[in-house]
Amino acid sequence: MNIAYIALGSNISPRESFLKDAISLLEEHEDITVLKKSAVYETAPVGYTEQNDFLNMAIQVKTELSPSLLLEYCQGIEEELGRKRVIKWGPRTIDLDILLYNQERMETEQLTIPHPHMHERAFVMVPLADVDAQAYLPHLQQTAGEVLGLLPSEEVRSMSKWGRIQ
Ligand SMILES: Nc1ncnc2c1ncn2[C@@H]1O[C@H](COP(=O)(O)OP(=O)(O)OP(=O)(O)O)[C@@H](O)[C@H]1O
Ligand SMILES: Nc1nc2c(c(=O)[nH]1)N=C(CO)CN2
Repeated sequence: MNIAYIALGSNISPRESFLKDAISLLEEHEDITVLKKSAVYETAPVGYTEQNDFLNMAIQVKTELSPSLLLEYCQGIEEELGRKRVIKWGPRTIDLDILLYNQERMETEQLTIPHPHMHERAFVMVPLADVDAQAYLPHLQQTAGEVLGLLPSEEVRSMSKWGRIQ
């Protein structure tokens, strides 16, 4: 049994449905169980800023899939939900990023775990700490709660709680 954390983001309408549908598709896989879901947050776009606000959340899953099979399944969901890669960091129906997989560290051409940018992004760290403040980032030797505490407070305060997905 493996524990992984996945970040979800959407900024193309209907954002909430894309999050819901992605979670349903994850739950459909017999080797994935969604254990916990964070609240959903509305967040200003980071990076490429000329785009709509995102809904972001994070989930904790239990899985029998390897990291690469989990990534493949997540990419299949992105495809099924109509994600088009047009602009780097641009608008998307759904984005699924694997943040953590057990305490493992790996780097291949397709997959870096822990996710290389996670600790810099309030839109990732706030939902992750909500799901599990004790989640451990092995590359930083800190918990999600500790890493969140190091992010600029204006950025963290700008995240507004939008609701929950049942
Ligand atoms: N931990 C990871 N989770 C998801 N994808 C990853 C991860 N590590 C590497 N990748 C690779 O990143 C590639 C680009 O992913 P994607 O298009 O979702 O990037 P992005 O969401 O626009 O940017 P970012 O990676 O900065 O969040 C994917 O094809 C995948 O192979
Ligand atoms: N607020 C917010 N900004 C982003 C997001 C995201 O999910 N939320 N994803 C990006 C590329 O992964 C780039 N910028």
